[in-house]
Amino acid sequence: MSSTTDNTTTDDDATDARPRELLQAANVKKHFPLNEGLIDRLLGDDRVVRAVDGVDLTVHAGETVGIVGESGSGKSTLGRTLSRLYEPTDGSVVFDGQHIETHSGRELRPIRRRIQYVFQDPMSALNPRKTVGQSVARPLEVHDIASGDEKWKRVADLFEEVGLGPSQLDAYPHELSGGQRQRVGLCRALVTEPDLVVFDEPVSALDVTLQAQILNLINRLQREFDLSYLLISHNLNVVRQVCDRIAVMYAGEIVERGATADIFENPQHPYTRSLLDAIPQIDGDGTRADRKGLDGEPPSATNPPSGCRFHPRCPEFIDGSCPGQKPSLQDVEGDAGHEAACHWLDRSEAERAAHTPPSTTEREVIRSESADD
Ligand SMILES: Nc1ncnc2c1ncn2[C@@H]1O[C@H](COP(=O)(O)OP(=O)(O)OP(=O)(O)O)[C@@H](O)[C@H]1O
Repeated sequence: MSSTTDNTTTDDDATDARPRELLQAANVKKHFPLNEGLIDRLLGDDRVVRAVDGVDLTVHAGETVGIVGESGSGKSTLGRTLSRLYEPTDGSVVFDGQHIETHSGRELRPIRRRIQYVFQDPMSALNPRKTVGQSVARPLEVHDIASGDEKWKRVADLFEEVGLGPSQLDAYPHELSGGQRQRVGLCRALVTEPDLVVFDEPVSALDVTLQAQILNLINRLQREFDLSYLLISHNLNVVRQVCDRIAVMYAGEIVERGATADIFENPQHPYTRSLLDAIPQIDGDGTRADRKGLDGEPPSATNPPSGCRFHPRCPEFIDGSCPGQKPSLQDVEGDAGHEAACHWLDRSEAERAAHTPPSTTEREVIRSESADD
């Protein structure tokens, strides 16, 4: 976690001490055609998968922002769109003061160097027929950064930095363990001296001991190389360890965001609370305690529920407003920079106390009605 970042800094809080905004996304959407076949197009099937559907997000210089949410909530698509591996369908992406949402070809080259994406499976970014040293060195040639001895010196220094030995420069990806490959993935991302690194589930394929080692390494590298991070994970324990701020995604939208401590200690959105309730806990006797997960399945990304997209699964469902109106992100009183999109934020204490949450059967009915829409 960045030692220089003020966790309480908000997007609206303009002070001189405020860190520089490195990346700003406004109303970013990424929709995929549901069917790309010629016949579907001829039949006029123009339905889309709303993978990311109107996201605003800022990453300040030196901070780590976490994106969490269930599988299919749009985390990876958001990360790829903000790093311009995907072109957004709509919205703006400003990187270091420059609009990059419509950049292509030559214009994107310097951006590719400055924003790096680390995939969950580092093998996917490594050529199985090249040694890992060659794969890490390649971006130095592509971006005309270094060649010859200088190139190999940079690669060897980075290997040492992440705890890999010189002999591993000549190894092929399949000869390395999962942890070593993830370290090579880090070298490949850092070799171009980027400003922003997007990590997509960086440790989910590793066992718990290795996870801790890689997360410590990621933290140390951030301080040493003055990096900003966007970290995508479905594992809240991981984001808690490394992130300054967290954005919670549900069905392509951000439903809550704030400083890490505020999200964990004062969650406002029922979805966030359900995610936190589902974190596996270790009991006093060392056994794993079963936690309550979320009811129901994530909604269709093609035809998301009306109003609040979480309403069919929400334990706090309020008839009328939840399916009827989309809640917008609003400030959570008392927590700087903490926002949530939930109709409950508009309700008084008395209304909250008088509310009877829907029963399990009623929630099943709400879900089936929403699926029929
Ligand atoms: N290239 C694509 N074409 C069509 N649909 C896609 C594509 N990529 C993602 N999607 C869909 O977009 C939605 C969001 O997917 P995404 O992978 O971004 O979610 P995620 O939160 O990262 O999930 P996971 O944790 O499982 O990776 C899903 O419904 C997914 O099926």
